[in-house]
Amino acid sequence: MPSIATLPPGTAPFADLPSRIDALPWPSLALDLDAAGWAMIPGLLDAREAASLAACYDDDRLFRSRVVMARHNFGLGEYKYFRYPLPSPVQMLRTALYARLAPLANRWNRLMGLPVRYPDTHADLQQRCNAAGQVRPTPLLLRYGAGDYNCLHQDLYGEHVFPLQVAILLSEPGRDFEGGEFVLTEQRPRMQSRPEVVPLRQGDAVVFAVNQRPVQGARGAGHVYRVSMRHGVSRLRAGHRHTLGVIFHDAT
Ligand SMILES: O=C(O)CCC(=O)C(=O)O
Ligand SMILES: [Fe+2]
Repeated sequence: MPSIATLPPGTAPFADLPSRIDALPWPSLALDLDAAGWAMIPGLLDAREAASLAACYDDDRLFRSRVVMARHNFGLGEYKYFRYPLPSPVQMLRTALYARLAPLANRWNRLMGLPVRYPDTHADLQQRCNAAGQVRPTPLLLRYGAGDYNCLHQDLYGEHVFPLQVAILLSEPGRDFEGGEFVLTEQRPRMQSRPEVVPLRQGDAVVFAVNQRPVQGARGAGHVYRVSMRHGVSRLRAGHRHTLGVIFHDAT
């Protein structure tokens, strides 16, 4: 993967994003996802790209709706869903990441004994969503201030669910905000939930299971069970934090 530091000066932000995504170490990301249900992609965006996406939050022409989390008991803070057509960096991220994650999603479904298989391209997934009335875009920007948090949840928006999603931290912990950690919990059958914190920095992405993931049982090969995952954000103690959420299925 060409590191950001080696790009020629003046390279336009996001210009080589699809090739950067293709060059990621996908086999090792798949191993992380299999082992833990999440994988981190350090430095998917550089600081300039992350900051420019965060700055989009105030441009209401880019969004179809705004959600104030407290009104729904989702937490404190707010987010906005992009409208179609998505800004090109968001569209590139969605398309290029999907192409790499679809084979993994299909493998997970095979392991879990689930019959659904996902098409190779995001355009085809979108067609499937549209046919079921899921026509509204789900990629979103989130904004948190001091005291804000995001309750543990799952981003399910209809019958069709692509089982992996991506979140990219657009702000820098320690500089822009304190607290506000990305948290995942895993609910194993007949066991209490296990929490994990993903130590994201600005521009880092986390790929994670939307609802369920396969876990190899201890009792012999072949026995796979499903664990249920949720994600959220711990309370910010200071500052401001922005995130880009890339969800692949659309909403009713
Ligand atoms: O702000 C975060 O890190 C969490 C965002 C989130 O819930 C999502 O992208 O679905
Ligand atoms: Fe979410």
